Amino acid sequence: METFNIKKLSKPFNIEIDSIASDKSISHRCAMFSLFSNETSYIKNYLTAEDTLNTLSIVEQLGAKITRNGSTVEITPTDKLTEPKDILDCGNSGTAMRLFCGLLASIDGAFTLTGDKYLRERPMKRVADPLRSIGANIDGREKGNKAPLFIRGVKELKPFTYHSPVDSAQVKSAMILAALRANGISKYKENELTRDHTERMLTGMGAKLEIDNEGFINIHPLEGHLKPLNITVPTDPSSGFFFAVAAAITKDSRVVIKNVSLNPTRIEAYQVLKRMGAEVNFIEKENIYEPIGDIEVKYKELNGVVVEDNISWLIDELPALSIAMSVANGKSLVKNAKELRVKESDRIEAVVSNLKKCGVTYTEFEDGYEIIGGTLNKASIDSHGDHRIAMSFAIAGTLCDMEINDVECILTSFPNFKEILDSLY
Ligand SMILES: O=C(O)C1=C[C@@H](OP(=O)(O)O)[C@@H](O)[C@H](O)C1
Ligand SMILES: C=C(OP(=O)(O)O)C(=O)O
Repeated sequence: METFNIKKLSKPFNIEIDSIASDKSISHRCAMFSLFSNETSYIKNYLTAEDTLNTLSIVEQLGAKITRNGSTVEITPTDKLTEPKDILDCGNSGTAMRLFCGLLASIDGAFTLTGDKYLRERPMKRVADPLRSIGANIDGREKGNKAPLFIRGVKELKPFTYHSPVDSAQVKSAMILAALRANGISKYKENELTRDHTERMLTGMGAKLEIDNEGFINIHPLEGHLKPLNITVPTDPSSGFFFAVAAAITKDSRVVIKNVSLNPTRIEAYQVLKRMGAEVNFIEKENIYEPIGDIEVKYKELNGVVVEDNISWLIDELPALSIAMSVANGKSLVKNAKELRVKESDRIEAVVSNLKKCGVTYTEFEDGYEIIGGTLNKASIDSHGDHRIAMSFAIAGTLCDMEINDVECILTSFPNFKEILDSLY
């Protein structure tokens, strides 16, 4: 198990970063959605991290021809997806497993989806149940709730009207992918909008998706193929956020995160940092499926904050925000974030147990935590095998030294994280 020994920063930093990891959500979708075309898709800045490379391998196992040169990827689909000769390994990625369930449910063949020990403990019922109700053939451990999952593709899925009890872009995307091959118009609704890359990208490729006046997304089945993708994947705002927090907690520091997605469903954590008192500026430069530009974050003394709305817009950034909350003036509260318990780790438990080691005062709730701001002390951190926990506490180390154990998980989303962190010194 690899360990990072992070040292306290001895001086402020002022840095523009253009090498932060590419967007993970968009990269997964590029690989998968290219299968809906009959022409080659061209993708620049594909995220070359474990999660998204696994997705690319699965797409290859399904018969697509992949040419990769670093982060430039060309994907040429076959006429008909082929039944793979082996299991499909999603590694650590919930996004891959859940979206592939929807994509494969109506493909002729047998498919086994599995993953690492963390993914095999995450709930899959949320996609398996609604997919089964429209005719999909999906089973797995614990009555079909846990991977390995076994799918036997059916000829036709029924169109559906589904109001999801869980606000999840992965569930929404799985159902949209299934609906593209149903035999009529399907309708999907969520209580609060979750990240909408799937809707934006598929619409851009020519799929017919529209929102009706009751808030249902109406998904029309495909009539033939979609246009191929020609896309440069923007920087991942969730990966950039670690350095936003670093700047916000380090006196006199500034960071600019370049060419990042400014999709409103992805930048809510930056808005929270702004509400806490940091100076945050969004500079929109272009719009390719979604707004893209730079985010500048400058240190200012931080104050406590309540985070209880738009939770799905900042769910992945809550561990990093907990570091900012720990050094802010006064109390901070995170509520309505029960979903944190079913991520790569139980992120509520992982955050508070590590904050406890750092001497931070907190109260744990089923759906969040309260943190009393003060100082962070050096500790030996357990990443729980979760990339976001490892990187969040590595950022805390810039204030007080920190030992972070079991850091290999960082490779799932942000392979050059440590290199960029080292460049702040
Ligand atoms: O669709 C996606 O790309 C993602 C959706 C979110 O998960 P949920 O759908 O479980 O909320 C998020 O936490 C995950 O990192 C990526
Ligand atoms: C939750 C995450 O990803 P996934 O659900 O795809 O494993 C994440 O990257 O924080």
